[in-house]
Amino acid sequence: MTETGPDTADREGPHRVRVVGAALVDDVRRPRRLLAARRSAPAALAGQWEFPGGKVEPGESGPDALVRELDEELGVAAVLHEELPGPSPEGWPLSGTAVMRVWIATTSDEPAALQDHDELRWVDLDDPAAVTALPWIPADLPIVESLLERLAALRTAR
Ligand SMILES: Nc1nc2c([nH]c(=O)n2[C@H]2C[C@H](O)[C@@H](COP(=O)(O)OP(=O)(O)OP(=O)(O)O)O2)c(=O)[nH]1
Repeated sequence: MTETGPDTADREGPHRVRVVGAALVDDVRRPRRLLAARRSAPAALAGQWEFPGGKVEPGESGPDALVRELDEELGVAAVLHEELPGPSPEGWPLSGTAVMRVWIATTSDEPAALQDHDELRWVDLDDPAAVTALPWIPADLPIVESLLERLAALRTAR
């Protein structure tokens, strides 16, 4: 494949893989805990922590994809609140060719590690250093930092 071939266009053009992730919190008005999920697969990502979610399917909106993924992966009916704005309208760059949009979300159901994860952990937002110290997928770290700031603002806003 040459540099101007279709593979390059797929990487750089509008065909980037669209991923959606949820910052599930216990209470959107006064968030105290955030759900982190540890990946069980593929091998390259196993053991790393992430926001539950996944790829947007063709013809699907980001919010619809996220609600579907949270049902499949965690068995919860989620409510999406505000989006955590990324550096571009497509969201946050991930490694390789993917870009992720992230929404702050809540659920009244109890999440279970049904698919893709081997551990779920409600991390305490009173200890942000412990949250960032988790071995997140490296691309998620700027997202976690921004999220912690936004959640701290929500806690003091009302
Ligand atoms: N869900 C999720 N994926 C992330 C995060 N950070 C990050 O780099 N990724 C990457 C990992 C994967 O390469 C990709 C998401 O793919 P996925 O495997 O979760 O998607 P999916 O559930 O739709 O799975 P599949 O149908 O492709 O098997 O984005 C994150 O915080 N959450």
